[in-house]
Amino acid sequence: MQSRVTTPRTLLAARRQAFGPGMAEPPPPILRSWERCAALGLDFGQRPRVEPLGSAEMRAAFDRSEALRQTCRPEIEALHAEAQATGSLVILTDADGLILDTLGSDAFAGRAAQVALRPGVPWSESLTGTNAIGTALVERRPAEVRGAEHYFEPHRILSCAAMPILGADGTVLGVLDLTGPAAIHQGHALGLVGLAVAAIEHRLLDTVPTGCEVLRLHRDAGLLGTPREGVLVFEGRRLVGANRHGLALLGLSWGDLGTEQAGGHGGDTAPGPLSLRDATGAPLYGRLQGVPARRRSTVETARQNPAALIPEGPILDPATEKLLARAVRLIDAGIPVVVEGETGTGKEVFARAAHAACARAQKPFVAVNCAALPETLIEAELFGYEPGAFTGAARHGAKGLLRQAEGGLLFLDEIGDMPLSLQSRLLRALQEREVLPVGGTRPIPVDFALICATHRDLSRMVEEGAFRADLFYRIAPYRVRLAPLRERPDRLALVRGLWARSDGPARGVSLSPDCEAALAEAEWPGNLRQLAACLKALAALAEAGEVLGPADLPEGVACRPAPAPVPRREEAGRLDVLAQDAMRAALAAHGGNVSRAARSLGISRSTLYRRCLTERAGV
Ligand SMILES: Nc1ncnc2c1ncn2[C@@H]1O[C@H](COP(=O)(O)OP(=O)(O)OP(=O)(O)O)[C@@H](O)[C@H]1O
Repeated sequence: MQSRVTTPRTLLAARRQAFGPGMAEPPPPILRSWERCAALGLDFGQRPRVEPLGSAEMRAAFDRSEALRQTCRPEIEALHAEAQATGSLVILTDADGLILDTLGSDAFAGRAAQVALRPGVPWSESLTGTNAIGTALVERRPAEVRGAEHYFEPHRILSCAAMPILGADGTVLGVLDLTGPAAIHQGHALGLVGLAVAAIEHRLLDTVPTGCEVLRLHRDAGLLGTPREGVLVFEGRRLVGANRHGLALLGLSWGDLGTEQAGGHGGDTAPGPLSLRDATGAPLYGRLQGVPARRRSTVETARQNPAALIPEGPILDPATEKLLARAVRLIDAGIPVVVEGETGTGKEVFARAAHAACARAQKPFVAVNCAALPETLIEAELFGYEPGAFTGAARHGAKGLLRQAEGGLLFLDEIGDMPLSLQSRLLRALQEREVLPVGGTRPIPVDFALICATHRDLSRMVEEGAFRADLFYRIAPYRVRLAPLRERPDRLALVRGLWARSDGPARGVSLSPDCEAALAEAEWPGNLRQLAACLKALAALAEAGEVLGPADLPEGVACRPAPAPVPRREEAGRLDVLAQDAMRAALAAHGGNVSRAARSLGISRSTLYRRCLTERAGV
């Protein structure tokens, strides 16, 4: 083939001739791509020679990519609305750029098909020239290719934004792309695709191989648990998986996978538990998840291990034990239970304990987080769907979570977040004890016990019309309230109990009594989850045999001022001893942070140093 391209300059000149001299010089990634295409001898004036796959090959490619398609479905559905509004298409390809699915504007799909932008056609750079999908694959990074930046002339009608989807080991699994007409400026396309890919990659790290631990990190504690958190997977001390945010936060690259990293997070920054710092030295918040990592955001079936969250069983005070025993009797009698409490108070742990103790213990425990399912998908996820019920549906249909819980216990977490439109369907399913899959005509009988959980005040929601009264009365004949940590009188016992379950004791690491007290007194807005995660991290980051004191506690743990210790009898009344005790207590309560302790006492840092720290150092 005679190439009409020798260098990117030739192509730019040709494009300027066609589109006017005002055409700006393309950004470096496009020039690099043009260079590669030219080196391959592709002729930019011709139609690219791409052959769509035959139906058997296509079926095989679909089967190979079924897991990827399922994983990406929620984000593709969510982008679908955007694609329709902007007259564009959401495109998923496999790791070779073969288009698997397109979803979006029918009108644009027709135009796109004229340039072979449709399922079954490979859009790799070597075949199809510069284009966002192929170029993102070659560069392993997000790519945007607009209009005349495409290598082949016919593609100039397109404006594309694409990002590779990376697995936990850094391998490319596929590409997500948003493509629209070049004439319409798709300003947010790459941003939207980036958010969707971050969510997909984050979800891929929900399921962690047995024997691994997961460290979740962010500079902002409030963003832990979101797709923007950094995730690092360790097998012992070896880093075996990550997402891009996790690597970026610690200044690592995919090449660091397989190397030992523990103790090296953030380089050799200040030692001490949770003194995690990012590559720039900024402090990081983190939480360490045990083995296997828990899948919080969507659905979890714990058929083999009903007590998966707490392998040793939950720590329950006598009052909660009684509540649990009552809940089990109700469940065995076919009566639903609602568990209320702030985040992290152990609602799911309670539900799992109830399942483990009830007559259905050998049958599935299916947990559904109603708040984490996109509204567009929740109906199909819960009730299942028939084959071909909607665009993007799995070929064989889906059973739905209600039916997956058959014989066992369905745990509907964050039931207060269930859209009103679905509440009536759920009520019907509970009353009739049968479900009608989306697109189906024949109801299917179901049998499961039900526990719902919420951090909201359901009765107030009913008064305000935000929750259906009839569903409320159906699901909440018995309500259990789990107290937040700050209200629990057994905080110290909880600290000890949770510490005993960490790796600390096995490695000879212990907590000093002051440290235990500071932990019990600290504020834990994330309740037991936050306390348990903090203890695990303390244990993981301490040296073997270390005794941890209040100064080893993370800065992020905001402490309530600990009550000043009662002065010894012979010293009572001596004002300076009382003052020193108060200073020590404040220091302990603020994890050794002098500025904060001084501020809480209303004295200067220098006074605190002089009166307390110099004495501590033996000066
Ligand atoms: N009784 C308990 N014993 C030991 N650990 C507990 C207990 N309750 C909670 N935890 C710890 O707290 C974590 C969070 O518990 P759980 O997921 O049940 O909270 P939740 O109230 O359902 O939270 P959310 O409202 O955010 O879903 C558990 O993974 C466990 O580490």
